[in-house]
Amino acid sequence: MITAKNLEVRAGKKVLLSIPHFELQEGEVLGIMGPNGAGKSTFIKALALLEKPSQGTIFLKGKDITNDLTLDMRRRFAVAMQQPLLLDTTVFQNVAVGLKLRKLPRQEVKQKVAYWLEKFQISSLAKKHGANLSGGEAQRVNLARAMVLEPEVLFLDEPFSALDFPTKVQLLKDIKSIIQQTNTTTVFVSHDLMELKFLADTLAILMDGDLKQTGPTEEVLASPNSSTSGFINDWQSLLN
Ligand SMILES: Nc1ncnc2c1ncn2[C@@H]1O[C@H](COP(=O)(O)OP(=O)(O)OP(=O)(O)O)[C@@H](O)[C@H]1O
Repeated sequence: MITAKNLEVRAGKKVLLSIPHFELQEGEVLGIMGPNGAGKSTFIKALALLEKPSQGTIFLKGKDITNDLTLDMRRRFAVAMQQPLLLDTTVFQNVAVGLKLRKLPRQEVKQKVAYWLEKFQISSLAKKHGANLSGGEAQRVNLARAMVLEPEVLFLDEPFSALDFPTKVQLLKDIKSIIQQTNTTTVFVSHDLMELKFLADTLAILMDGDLKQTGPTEEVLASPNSSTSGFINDWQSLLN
């Protein structure tokens, strides 16, 4: 689905990201884990075309999209961050806004929004104001707003990290089932190995701006390499 070659992102002289090769398969759910400041958010922003790389090429289904900053291209991706940043309006309007910008007929907007509110079990909140939601409700609205656009790739940057445990567990189960049902290719950044084990088919360990190990989640966790073993074993020691 996405291939990146010699991807480099700099801020001035500082290299934030330097990834020689990256591939994401269609339908894959990739988890990205790594220490603070490793470049995870920078990587997601570069792949989602929200941050222009200083070097390298990004391909979507074989087509070079590195410099394609058109709305049409950006609309093929959806990004949900840790902080939902909802608009100052109702839940319904928050989920509808992207469809309205795409000038979909009113009836279609209504149907699609109703469908996704139902999927995320927030239909009863439709008329509630975005500012009056709990953290878990707001994140459900955020995810519904992303999924209503039927993205080809969904990027999730720590969407569950601010939620309490029961809220997180329920939302993880719901998003997993939605991703599976829709076969949505997903890149998911998290600091939480439990979340990653539950959601991600494949795991990439990003450290110092580079992918140090990538593979099926259970394999990476069972056989960390010399670069990742310290980081992974620290995590495993807490869970075992
Ligand atoms: N615009 C910028 N200018 C300069 N440095 C930046 C910029 N954006 C990010 N950085 C630096 O780049 C590095 C990677 O940041 P990034 O936010 O991608 O890391 P991260 O792995 O997502 O971190 P965290 O786990 O803390 O969210 C950090 O050292 C950060 O301070």
